[in-house]
Amino acid sequence: MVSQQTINKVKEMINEKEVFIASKSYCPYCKKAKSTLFKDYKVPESKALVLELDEMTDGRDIQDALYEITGQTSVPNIFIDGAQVGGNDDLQVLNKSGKLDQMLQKVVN
Ligand SMILES: N[C@@H](CCC(=O)N[C@@H](CS)C(=O)NCC(=O)O)C(=O)O
Repeated sequence: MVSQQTINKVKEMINEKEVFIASKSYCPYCKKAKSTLFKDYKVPESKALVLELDEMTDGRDIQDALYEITGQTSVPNIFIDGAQVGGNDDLQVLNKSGKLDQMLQKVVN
């Protein structure tokens, strides 16, 4: 069971920058999501916090906290302006509909 302290820490990290991504370095869905945000939309790296959970000693705790916060177990777990977008599937739906462009306007300009 993940501690309330960890949940609070993860909530703070989610709100730290405009974009938050809980990722795993080997995950193809994470790679696609990062490519969409950083290559296609050119989100500045300074405006994003990306955690590669598989490379962090407390990665498991962070993933458990994200489950408590969002109900989502998988990575990527993506947030824009503190609001959960979901996984890569959800990101690509927003991308195709043009909504992602709107959501990222103030982040990239
Ligand atoms: N439909 C999801 C698929 C994500 C997914 O399957 N991610 C894998 C890693 S590649 C995962 O989270 N596996 C469980 C885990 O790593 O704990 C998406 O588009 O984001």
